[in-house]
Amino acid sequence: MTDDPPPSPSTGPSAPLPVRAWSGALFEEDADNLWKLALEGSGAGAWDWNLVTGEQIHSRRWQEMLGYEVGEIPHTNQAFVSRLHPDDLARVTQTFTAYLAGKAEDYTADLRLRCKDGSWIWVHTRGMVVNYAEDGKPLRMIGTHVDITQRKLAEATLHESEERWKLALESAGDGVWDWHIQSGKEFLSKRLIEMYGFTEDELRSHPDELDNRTHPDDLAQLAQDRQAHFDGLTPTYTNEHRVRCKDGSWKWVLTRGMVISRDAAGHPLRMIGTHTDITARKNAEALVRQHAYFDPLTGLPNRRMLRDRLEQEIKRSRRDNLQLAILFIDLDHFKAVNDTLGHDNGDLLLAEAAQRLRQCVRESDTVARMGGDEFTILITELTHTGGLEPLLEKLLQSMAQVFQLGTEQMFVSASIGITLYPLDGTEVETLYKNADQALYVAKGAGRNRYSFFTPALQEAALTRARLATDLRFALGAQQFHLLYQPIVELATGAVYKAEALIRWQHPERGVVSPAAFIPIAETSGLIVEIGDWVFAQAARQVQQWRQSVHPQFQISINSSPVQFQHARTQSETWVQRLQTQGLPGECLTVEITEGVLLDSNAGVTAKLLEWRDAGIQVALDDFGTGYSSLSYLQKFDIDFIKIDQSFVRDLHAQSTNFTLCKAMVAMAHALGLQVVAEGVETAEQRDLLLQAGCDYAQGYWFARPMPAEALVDWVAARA
Ligand SMILES: Nc1nc2c(ncn2[C@@H]2O[C@@H]3COP(=O)(O)O[C@H]4[C@@H](O)[C@H](n5cnc6c(=O)[nH]c(N)nc65)O[C@@H]4COP(=O)(O)O[C@H]3[C@H]2O)c(=O)[nH]1
Repeated sequence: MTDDPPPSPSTGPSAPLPVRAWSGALFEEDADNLWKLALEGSGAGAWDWNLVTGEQIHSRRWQEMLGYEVGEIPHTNQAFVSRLHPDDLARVTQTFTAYLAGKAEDYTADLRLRCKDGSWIWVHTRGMVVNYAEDGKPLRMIGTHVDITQRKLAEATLHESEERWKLALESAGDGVWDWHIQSGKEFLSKRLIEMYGFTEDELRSHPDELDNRTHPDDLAQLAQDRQAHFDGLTPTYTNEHRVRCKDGSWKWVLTRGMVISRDAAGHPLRMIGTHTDITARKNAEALVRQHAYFDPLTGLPNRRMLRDRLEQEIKRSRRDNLQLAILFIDLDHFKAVNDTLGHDNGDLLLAEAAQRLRQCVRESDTVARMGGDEFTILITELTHTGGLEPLLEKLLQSMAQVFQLGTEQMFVSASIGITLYPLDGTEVETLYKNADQALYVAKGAGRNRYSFFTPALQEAALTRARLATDLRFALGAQQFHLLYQPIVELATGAVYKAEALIRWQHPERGVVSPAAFIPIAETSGLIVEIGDWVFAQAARQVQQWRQSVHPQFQISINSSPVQFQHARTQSETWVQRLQTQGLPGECLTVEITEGVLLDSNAGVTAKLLEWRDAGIQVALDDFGTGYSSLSYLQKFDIDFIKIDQSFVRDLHAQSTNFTLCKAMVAMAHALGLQVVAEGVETAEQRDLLLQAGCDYAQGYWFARPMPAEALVDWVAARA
């Protein structure tokens, strides 16, 4: 490389090659060294260097590469060194020295040489020592020069364009990675490194740096997506995953990449891609998902999420031959909590109830809130359904515990309807319907209990469905009529009140009891029309009886809570209709149930006030069976309470029922209300009620409900 004798190699290539000592002959003249000619013929430039004297012969091609005529360049190593680009000198010297020192197998270097016209060409030189002295000192080196200017230019252009697009990607906020798959190197751009809170010197150029920081839950999908692209199944590689930042937090990134070179066998060699920070989007998505799939009040899955889970569980249970239980749960009398303690306390109770339900079941089971006070539990992986009872008992007990709501204490209970997959059904809709029917039965049976779906329930539900269809035509077909049960004034035996009770003369089924069809009419909304019809009939009847039986005759009509919710049930209409008929409000009593008051809203209160102003009286039916709150009696203008039949049935002088009846009467009288007892079937019951101070009574002992014509005679016969 220099004019000084080159340093002795500490270890030279072990076996001397069979080449003569330096000949000093020009390539084209050296007939003994045919290889020189061969090299020249290959299109590469060649050199032959005497390491002892520094003489160096350059082939014709070598000289022409630099734009010289043959013979213009002196045959010295110095002629080469003086044309070497100053920026390459140190590197080439180092490579050469390393070779001679035995640290490299061969001497190769890319270097720039100055041409005759002052321009630079890139040359790839490769050489080797071909002759050593006895003491191992290198004597002669030969080598080639290949013009690689075009390749270098292309590389520079590529590098430049790579730099340009990397820069462009980075300026768009993305981090860039460049993975040289076979060498196992991955270059990470500054922006990418900083994206995760690191500085450039903190991350190595290795794929592990990112892979090791990828969230374990995301690794499998990432590997799958990457492999799909490697295998040519996808035109680009995209994947969303989480990467752990330096501070331990997780960042969601969208990575997009592409293999940009493959080997002859199609194996990927290099892949380039980006990381886009999508944490904000993912957080927004999570928030939306939370709202779409979870109930904000309790944090439980909502109806939609439950459906998804149930569909998944059905598939899994079908595959693994397992059973599922679906529990529909309703809180009993929850409305009363909202009404008496306010909605904030109602919310507290729901949240607490949700927590209690969750605590009763396994982690793998789903507790969902369907809305209001309705919850659903999905019990999975049931091996035998017989084992459900302890859980059901636990749920009921847990719900029946006192709820501490701030300073207030509240008791509610729960009703549960259960259906089983696949025993009762295999479709979501069927299972929901079954659980609903079972819940209906549990509630109907007195609440605070559970009920399993049975085919009989299905049968009953079918009958209900058929009745619902028939009911639509019943009014138009004049299939309804009213019976009247006299209400007797206990102290005097006088009769100037009667309760109107509806009957449905079904063309095939005969007389259908109101207990069977009123709930159906309520569900379908038909109760509103039916209620109006009852009102009209009763109003016409009372008008007659005020003339023929008693001038103060009064008829009680039953009303359903649904009539109060319905916009068409305008109190003015009834009041106005009475006025049109010239009837005072006092001729009617409307019997309401506690449910109306429990669900009360401004509309209910307004209607009750309207009736009071018009003189229509209000009786609270089935008193003693429900919530029986004194506050209701005070809050709303109630005229009568009707003691439920269940208290009258076992009425004896020593019975608790007698004590209760006396208490109810005393309480009602204290509030200025009158009392009607229902279901009086014996003289003893009548006497005890009289003794208790009860004002009125009705029941089979006096008379069964009867047609209007019969009532006139019945009253006349008593007189
Ligand atoms: N065991 C026994 N039962 C007696 C005795 N005295 C009367 N009853 C029955 O007890 C029920 C009293 O009516 P309710 O409690 O208002 O209960 C009524 C009421 O809630 C509802 N209902 C009847 N008519 C109408 C109506 O026009 N509209 C609405 N919304 N509901 C009605 O259907 C329920 C059942 O009516 P009904 O079958 O007519 O049954 C009536 C009546 O026939 C007795 O001494 N012993």
